[in-house]
Amino acid sequence: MSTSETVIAVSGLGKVYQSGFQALKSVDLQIRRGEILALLGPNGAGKTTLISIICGIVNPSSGKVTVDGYDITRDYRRARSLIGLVPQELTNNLFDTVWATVTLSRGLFGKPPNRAYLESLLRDLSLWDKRNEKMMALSGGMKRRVLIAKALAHEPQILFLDEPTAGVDVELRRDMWAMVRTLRDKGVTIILTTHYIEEAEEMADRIGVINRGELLLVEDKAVLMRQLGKRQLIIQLQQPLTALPAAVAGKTVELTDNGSTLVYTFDAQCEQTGVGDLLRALAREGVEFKDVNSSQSSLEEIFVGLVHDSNQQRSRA
Ligand SMILES: Nc1ncnc2c1ncn2[C@@H]1O[C@H](COP(=O)(O)OP(=O)(O)OP(=O)(O)O)[C@@H](O)[C@H]1O
Repeated sequence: MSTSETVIAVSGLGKVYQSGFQALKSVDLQIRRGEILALLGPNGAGKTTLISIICGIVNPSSGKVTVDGYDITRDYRRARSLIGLVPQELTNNLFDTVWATVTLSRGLFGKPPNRAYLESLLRDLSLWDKRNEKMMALSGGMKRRVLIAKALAHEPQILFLDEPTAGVDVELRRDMWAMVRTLRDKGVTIILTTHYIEEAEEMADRIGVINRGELLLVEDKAVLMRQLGKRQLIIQLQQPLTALPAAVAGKTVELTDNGSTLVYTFDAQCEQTGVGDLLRALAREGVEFKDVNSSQSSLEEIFVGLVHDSNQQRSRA
């Protein structure tokens, strides 16, 4: 399967809510078939608005979205039938049983009944034993599992997960990620929003960062980390220093740990990292090392840096 084929095309998408609040500003985004795309952003960035528009729950104010070629406004039914959405909030009828909830959901999308498929779905989500329980009798975690089953009941090609692991326990979180991987292996395209950067780092093929209604970037996870990641050289000293040695003045070196560690931050992309020069300069000054390690900045640091920069640019404008 080609991973570069676009399955969802978003162009110039804008949203102004009735209150006059502009939640999205001309977003362009191409989602590739079969990928896991993580949308990261702080609270109120516009992540839910973006996915709600693609899923046909919120009307766009401007721009265009197609899902597998179908326009989400003109060909609403066809576009929507390709999508499963696991929303942030519980939306089930509490008086229905688990089984009724999933069969109804499948039927709503015009799919013929398929007991075997729904049974395997409920088994995968550890819900089979609960199939005859009413929704109101389930724990919060179980209700979440039902939301996932409901989203998958019509065998969608694309699955949206809106903050799927916010407030869920470790077990459900693990199950959820296992399920996401299995679905990806079956060719399902997965878009998830999250505040948990570690999750994006672990799961996603590509990462989009949204801030204040703008998509700041979409990039392959590995490329993002390589391009924006700073590396650090951590030098533990034999003897603590009271001040930075003159030979390293003007370099991006800091003295930490009560003077017992020097940290040199450099651009991992650069051909000339300056590591050799730095170590030679220190040696010339008679500074002895106990240990030297290097580390790569985490996605979290990259993300915080990006959002910080974009907020600063805005306040200057
Ligand atoms: N129906 C609405 N009417 C007016 N403003 C809204 C409406 N829904 C969302 N907003 C505003 O739009 C902005 C984006 O909200 P959205 O829910 O898309 O953000 P988010 O990135 O998903 O945030 P979170 O991570 O907190 O879920 C917020 O400032 C929110 O208050």
